[in-house]
Amino acid sequence: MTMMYGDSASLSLCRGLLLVALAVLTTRLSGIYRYIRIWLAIRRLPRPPGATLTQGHAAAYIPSAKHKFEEANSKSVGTLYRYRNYSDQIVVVSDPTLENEVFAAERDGAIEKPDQSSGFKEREMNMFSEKSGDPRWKLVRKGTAPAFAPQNMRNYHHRIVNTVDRLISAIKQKGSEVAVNIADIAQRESFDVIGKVGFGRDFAASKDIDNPVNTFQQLTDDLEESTLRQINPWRKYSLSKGKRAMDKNHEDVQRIYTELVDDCTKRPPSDEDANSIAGHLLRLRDRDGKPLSRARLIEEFAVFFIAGSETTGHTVAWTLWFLATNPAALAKLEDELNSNGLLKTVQNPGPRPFTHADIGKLHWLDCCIKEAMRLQPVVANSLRRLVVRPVRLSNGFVLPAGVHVELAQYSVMRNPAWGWEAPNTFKPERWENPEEEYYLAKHAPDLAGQGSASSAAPALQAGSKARRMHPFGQGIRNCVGQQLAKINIPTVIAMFVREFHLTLAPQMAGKGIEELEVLRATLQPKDGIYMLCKPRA
Ligand code: HEM
Repeated sequence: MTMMYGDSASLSLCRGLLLVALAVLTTRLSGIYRYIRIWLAIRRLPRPPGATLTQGHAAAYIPSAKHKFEEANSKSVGTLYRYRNYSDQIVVVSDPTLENEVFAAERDGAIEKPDQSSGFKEREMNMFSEKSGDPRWKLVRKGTAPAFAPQNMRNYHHRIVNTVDRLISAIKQKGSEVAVNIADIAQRESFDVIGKVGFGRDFAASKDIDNPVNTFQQLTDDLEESTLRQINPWRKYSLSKGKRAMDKNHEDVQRIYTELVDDCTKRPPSDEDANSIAGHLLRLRDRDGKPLSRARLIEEFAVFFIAGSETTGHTVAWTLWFLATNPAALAKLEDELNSNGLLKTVQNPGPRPFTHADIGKLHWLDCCIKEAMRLQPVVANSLRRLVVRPVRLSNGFVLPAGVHVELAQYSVMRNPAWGWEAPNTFKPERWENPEEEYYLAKHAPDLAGQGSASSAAPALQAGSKARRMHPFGQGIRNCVGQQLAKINIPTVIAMFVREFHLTLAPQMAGKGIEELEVLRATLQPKDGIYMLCKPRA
């Protein structure tokens, strides 16, 4: 009897193990089948050298300079090429016409956001990570867009001015002989602006500019760690001290967001803040009348905070660096401010306050910011997408379902193939011509010999225009917060230049942009940008 029980128990165990083994095998086989199917479809595309069996091309580039790897490939390998990151097969698109078609296919649902793990414990999705087909993405996108409406931006503009004024006072207190890290200053400003304009809260990062313990630094480190884990999926298992510190930082960051959400829920935004990002997020209701869950709110708060501050702050820093290293452009900006009564001079020691209406008047400033965003787009990491239905491009190539696509905007905005004159030179005057935004498509659609299984991306005809300048992305997933960035960036720069003679500090002498930059979650200054800020009058 005992033997019989033993036999049947072993038999059940064997059956169980067999079933598990079969399940694992089936998953593996379907993964292998998908890998081969995609490889067969894209194998004719050129690819860069340097791949290894296990890591693919992840071994061939430094993550902190990946934009340069892509830029070099787009010139030497092709403007449509493939590469492999571990087991991900990726097609890189750096032709504005084809990019345009991919964005159009995204609108039609053939291209989606990929599943991107944060690299930390799995958590809720947010507006940035959610698929466009998901009703919650539509709910949040549509529901928060009014927070960035022009009228609303006008109403909140004085909060930006107040933040910059506070920062200027803090810089003046340091004295004109002390080198100021304007990259750090700019981050503090944009962080406080998101706090004040988006959530009705003042984190006062721009008040105590010497305080090294900054909430924004913790958020930035957390984002960077998440990016590193997306590139290297094994990193989350590391036992290194640095990685453990980042796990701890992540817990702290989650606590900060959780406290902010709970605080905003307990003390709902005042009437004045009803149209803030938080105001809109808290009022959202789905079709069943349900509000966003607490976990979802935490994710949404986090994405707005980080997407809004990182990007804007680094754009300000790069623009100021370009101005300080291009005296003629800076002098022209000073003239523009002066002719609008906005520059502090001996003759005009108390210029009128900077207002929202001034933004539209400062055309040269706009050209300088655009040019800085072309050369140093903070979102320099290619935009990643997943093809869910085959997409036929107008050059005849079919993107197969399952392949990842990367839209390499850094490469597009610097490649002479797309008609940029002196693409690596800071030339704000190019933006005097509004047509500079576009590339005139040369090739007509060539659909010959393509299978009927694919759906054609709405193709551009030869002679039609494709956007080649898109630092805020394109299509349905473009930057929802760009209007805030477009009023914040010119306000900080105009107010700084009106107040200070800005010159590079001696320790910056001779350093070129490639020495200064690092690609983390965004393209940012590596060790700061130091300037001497001498009050004008
Ligand atoms: C210089 C400033 C900024 C730049 C260059 C920038 C750039 C971008 C880009 C390129 C995308 C598209 C990413 C993709 O297609 O995968 C994006 C999306 C997004 N941005 Fe910005 N951004 C800036 C400022 C802001 C601000 C101020 C906010 C909010 C306060 C914001 C919030 C977002 C959000 C929530 C998304 C996701 C939109 C969606 O997927 O529907 N950004 N941004």
